[in-house]
Order: sequence, then structure tokens, then C-alpha cells
Amino acid sequence: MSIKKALTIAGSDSGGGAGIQADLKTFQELGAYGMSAITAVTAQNTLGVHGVYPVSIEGIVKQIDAIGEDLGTDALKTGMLFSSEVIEAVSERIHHYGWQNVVVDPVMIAKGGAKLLQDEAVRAMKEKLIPLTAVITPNIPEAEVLTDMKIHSIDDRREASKILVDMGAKSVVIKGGHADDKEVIDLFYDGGSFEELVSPRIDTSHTHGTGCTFSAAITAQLANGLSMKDAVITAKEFIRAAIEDELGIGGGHGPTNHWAYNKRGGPS
Ligand SMILES: Nc1ncnc2c1ncn2[C@@H]1O[C@H](COP(=O)(O)OP(=O)(O)O)[C@@H](O)[C@H]1O
Ligand SMILES: Cc1ncc(COP(=O)(O)O)c(N)n1
Repeated sequence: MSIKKALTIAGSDSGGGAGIQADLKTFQELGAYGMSAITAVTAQNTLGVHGVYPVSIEGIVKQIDAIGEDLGTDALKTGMLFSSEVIEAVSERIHHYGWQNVVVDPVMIAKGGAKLLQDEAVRAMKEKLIPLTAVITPNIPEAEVLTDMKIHSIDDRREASKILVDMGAKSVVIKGGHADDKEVIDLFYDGGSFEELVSPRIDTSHTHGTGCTFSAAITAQLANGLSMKDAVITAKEFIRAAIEDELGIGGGHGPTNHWAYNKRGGPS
């Protein structure tokens, strides 16, 4: 058996619910060998982000090169990148190694309101990273910033998806967690057709790290050789189970349950 490898280039969440920690837990649960390049250390728990400590560009590039020159990877995701300098360096390394299965979660703001991407970095994301992207997974506020349009309806999301594909992303999922529909609709667009992935809206405040977990599940399944559509479908099932079986830890926005999908027996 050849083990499939997945890399996350993202921030560390000391509370373990989001960032690198959520990504590695998800990779493990979906059977991919997890590796990481940490872009920033956050002092964070379910109550919020209490400090952000960026890693130097040299430190980030060295981590990526340590992986690129030895282990390689079958898929990778990016999470918190923080600044335009980080985005430029990470994009350059992805291009250098010719990595294809690139999942971009354009993390901008933590659920508690802390900024995880500087405003000036949006341009670098559009110009340098999005053209390398196999799938980009913005939530609605992130899609609004990237496309410079307001998103109210599903039709608006369709229009925004097309704009993101025109920027160079091969496919897009605009996630529906922030909408006020009764159901949560994640809209998938592969540049040709749209697919609405619909699930019941779970009434909970324990959604810390949902976006990280969702994009990490896509990454693991791309590493495992699934098609983009099938990888996105697994991710939707994985995050639904993880939110439904809440852990109930911490005093604020709690983490999701990364064991839940496999405890239920995996794919439905
Ligand atoms: N209340 C909820 N009930 C069910 N699924 C949810 C809920 N909130 C978020 N999700 C799912 O979690 C993932 C992340 O959604 P979203 O909250 O939009 O992104 P982010 O975590 O990046 O802000 C999506 O796949 C979405 O379907
Ligand atoms: C280090 C880090 N990365 C990302 C997020 C976003 O989390 P969410 O998935 O809840 O939007 C976070 N809170 N911390």
C-alpha cells in the first residue's frame, strides 16, 4: 500500500479546534499522512484569539522546502496566511514544486472577529494564489471580499463563483454557514456546472474550525485520489457529522468532533 500524503500550510490554533490542529486531525481520520508548514502561531481558545505571532518568511519557506525536497505531497491546503509576503512566498513554492491538488481556504477573520489576513493581502491572494488553485472554499463574507460584490441569494453565489473561476481557480465551493437559510447550502462549481450540497442547519454555537475542517477533508480525499466532486461530497458529510456530534468543551465557540464521521462508519 502506498500511503497518500497531505500538507497544510496554515496557522496553529493552541485550542486545537481550527488551523493546523483541525487539519491534521482531519487528515488522520481520512487516512492521509499529514504534514504541516506553520505560518503563524496563535494563542487561541474557544473564547477568541488572544495573540498572533507570525513565523518569518524564511521559517515558512524552510518548512515547505523540508517537505518538498524529501517527502513530497499528493495534495495541500492553505489556511491562515496572514500577509501578502506570506502569500507570495507560499505561492512561489507551490509553483516551484508543481503541486496540483491545491485547496485554498481563504481564511480572513476568526469566528470571534480577530483578523487572520491583513487587508492589503487580498490582492496577492487574487493575483498569486488563486491562479494555482484546484478549489477555493470561501465562506460568504470571504467571497464578497474576493469578488467585490454583495452576496444575498444563491444566484449571487453563482455569479461570484464564476468570477473566482475567471481569476484562475479551477473550481469553487461557496459555503453557506453564514447565510440565514433554514438549510446550509454549500454551492460547488467546477467551471462547467453547479451542484448544491444541502444539509440541515444545526442549531449550535460550536462551529469553531468548521471551514478548516471542511477544506482539510477535501484535501485528504484529493490526496486519496477522489475526484473533486467526490472529495467535496465527503467533506460535507465529514463536517456535518463533526458539528452534529458536538464535544461541548470550552466556554465559548467550541470545536467540532473530528472522530464523528468515522464513528458513524464513514461514507454514507
Ligand atoms: N450551523 C451549521 N449547520 C450545519 N453545517 C454548518 C453549520 N455551520 C457551518 N456548517 C458547515 O461548515 C462548513 C463551513 O461553513 P462556514 O461557516 O460557511 O465557513 P467558515 O467556517 O469558513 O466561516 C460548511 O461546509 C457548512 O456547510
Ligand atoms: C489558526 C486559525 N486558522 C483559521 C481559523 C478560522 O477558523 P474557522 O474555520 O472557524 O473560520 C482560526 N480561528 N485560527
